[in-house]
Amino acid sequence: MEFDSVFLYTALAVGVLTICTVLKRVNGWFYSIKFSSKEYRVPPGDMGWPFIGNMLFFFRSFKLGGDLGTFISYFVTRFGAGGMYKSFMFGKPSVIITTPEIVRKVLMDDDNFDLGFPQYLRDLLGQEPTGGTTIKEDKLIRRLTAPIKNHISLSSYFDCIKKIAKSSFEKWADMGEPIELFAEMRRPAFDVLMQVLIGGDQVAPHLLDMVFKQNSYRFSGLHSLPINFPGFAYNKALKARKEIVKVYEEIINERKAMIANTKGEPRTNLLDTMLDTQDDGEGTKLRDGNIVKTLLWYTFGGYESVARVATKAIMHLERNPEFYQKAKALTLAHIPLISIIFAFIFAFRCLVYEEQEDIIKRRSSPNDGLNFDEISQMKYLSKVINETLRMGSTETVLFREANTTVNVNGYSVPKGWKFLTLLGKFHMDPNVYVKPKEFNPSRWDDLDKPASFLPFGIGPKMCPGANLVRLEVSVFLHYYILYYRIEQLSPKSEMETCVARIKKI
Ligand code: HEM
Repeated sequence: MEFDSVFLYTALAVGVLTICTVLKRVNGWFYSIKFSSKEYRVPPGDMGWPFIGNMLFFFRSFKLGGDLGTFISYFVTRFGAGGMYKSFMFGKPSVIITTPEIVRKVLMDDDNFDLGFPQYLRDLLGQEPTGGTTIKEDKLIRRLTAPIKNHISLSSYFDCIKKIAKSSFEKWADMGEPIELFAEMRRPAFDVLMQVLIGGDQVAPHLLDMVFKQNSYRFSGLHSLPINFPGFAYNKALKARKEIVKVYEEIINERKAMIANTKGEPRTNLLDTMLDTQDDGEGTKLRDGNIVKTLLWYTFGGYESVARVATKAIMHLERNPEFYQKAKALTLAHIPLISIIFAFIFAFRCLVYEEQEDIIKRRSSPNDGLNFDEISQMKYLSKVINETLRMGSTETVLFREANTTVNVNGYSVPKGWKFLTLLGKFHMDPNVYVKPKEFNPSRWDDLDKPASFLPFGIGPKMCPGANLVRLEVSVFLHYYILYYRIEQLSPKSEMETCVARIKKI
């Protein structure tokens, strides 16, 4: 009897193991047979389980290290350091790319690769107009929204950013109550975006409030399972997107009348610029649906990310107290010997505060406020921002999809396969960033734009808001560093859930 049960359990275990082993390989066999023709040569790798591929492993790796280190090193250790690994991710056969040279090649190639977001994400991000977007329309949109990248346009938004940053800190300090820093920071970042995107000051406040509220459901949907069924966050997010579309359509209709009456006048926001040139005179007409789609994309990418970087930069500075607390004591102490010793020990830490003080000292009148040219003098602050971007984008995945059979690095990858770039692989590389998990802005003294530092991507689809982000975050940090401090209620909480009191100093 005893022998029977041992036999039974052993047989069961062997059976389960065999089924698992077969199942684990079945996806790989399926795709090997499907793409066995000589036309293709896919890189080595592991296609994971049927249907879910490597997604469980991918999410587990997120939980473990937050930088996908385990996930990537599995492929590199098992399949060599070639830099391209086949996998099955987000419901599609995919290639994970891990060397900067290959990533750059793929991201710069707009002819052979489309944006490869999974469909459930694409539905959240935008809404394709009937008939889709033609290549010409896409190019026209990029041309019309390009001003957001340039110096002159950015300078025209500067006063608005300053006003919003100053009044936000004043409001939070006056409240005296603890606030959820990241959640609060989202509103001023949203207000800046609205000004740039649609001329927020010309829009009824209740419409802006509506977009802000509905968009927060859109973000919740991003972090939930894509189940489009009433009661689920994803379903609510899709409904929220529809509500935002209605608001934008209303604003577009109102604005069209204004545009018609002010032909030839300079346009100061992206919506007016797009409406002004709906017909480029060379055969390309930008339909309203495409303008709405563009607004939806910008609304998704253009403020929550900024608020996150501003919050994290503040938290990094606070959690490295020697960073500028001592710097402040140092500048106030004015004791030469101590200053010399401290300056030696805390040289890089002093820089962030001193730099801001120096900027004020150089002003011709003490009543002068921050001006646009001073931003380019904030060299150390820009390293703080780089370091925050580096540490904050470790979870970012850039998606592309081959729109034809593509030849990359000696491989021939079939049309429809996704190409995934995991920024964590680059931004946490100890060969480039010594002790990568440490916040150390001074590392940027010796780093001259590493080829693998891509927080905003690269190529034609690179983030158009990159310069705006740097400007906006610099203005916020300028006011914070000089005039405010935070008192954290639970100093060990996650940065994004930190509750703190803002104090004026
Ligand atoms: C810290 C803040 C931000 C980060 C880290 C960030 C990062 C990125 C990244 C990595 C991409 C994808 C590039 C690719 O797929 O190759 C992207 C795309 C995009 N971003 Fe940002 N972004 C930020 C802020 C902004 C802001 C402020 C705006 C708008 C004002 C913006 C608008 C967009 C748009 C419209 C796209 C899509 C571009 C396209 O497909 O052509 N982003 N961003």
